[in-house]
Amino acid sequence: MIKVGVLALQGAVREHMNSLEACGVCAVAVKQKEQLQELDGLILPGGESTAMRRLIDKYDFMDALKGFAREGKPMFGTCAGLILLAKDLVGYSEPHIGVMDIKVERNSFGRQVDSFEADLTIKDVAVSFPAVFIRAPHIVEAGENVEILSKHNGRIVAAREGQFLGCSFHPELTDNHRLTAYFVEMVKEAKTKQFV
Ligand SMILES: NC(=O)CC[C@H](N)C(=O)O
Repeated sequence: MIKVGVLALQGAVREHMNSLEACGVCAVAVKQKEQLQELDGLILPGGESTAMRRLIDKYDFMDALKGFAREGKPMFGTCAGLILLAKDLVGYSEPHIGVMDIKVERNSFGRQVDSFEADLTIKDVAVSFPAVFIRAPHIVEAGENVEILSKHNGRIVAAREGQFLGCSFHPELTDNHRLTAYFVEMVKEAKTKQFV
């Protein structure tokens, strides 16, 4: 059975696990770096990227996360998780994990709209997807191999680059599991390729 982890240092972990289980895969709350070895894919949840980074360093996760990416295993970053994946961050000289060829700006929908919901069209996923944005980042620039999956008011809010998937919003907070299911398909494809 496919096993997908959710980095469980901080943020919306349980909701992602429920969504993965609804997609018929085994969901693992990842609290120790050794657990990554047994996984086929990993979700980096929303929460607060600075706090999450501090915990990644405290529990010595960074090299293991970069190694996971190097092995070609799929990673899905949502909201703060998108910030962790980005190679470039507006206003920062260094990225966090820094594996996806995108430039991301934090808290970029303005303080006056801390959170909102929008119906999005997401390529290959849904024509009307209920997206919950909470102090959300957005993708300012995307490299040539990045496929833009969705925009909201002209801003890129979901994208894929090969094994990496990222979105600005929280797909786990409603009972629409289609974006999680899309990621699960990426994980299944990557796993099949390992054995051919
Ligand atoms: N809901 C979220 O994950 C918000 C992300 C948060 N604004 C950050 O910069 O980390």
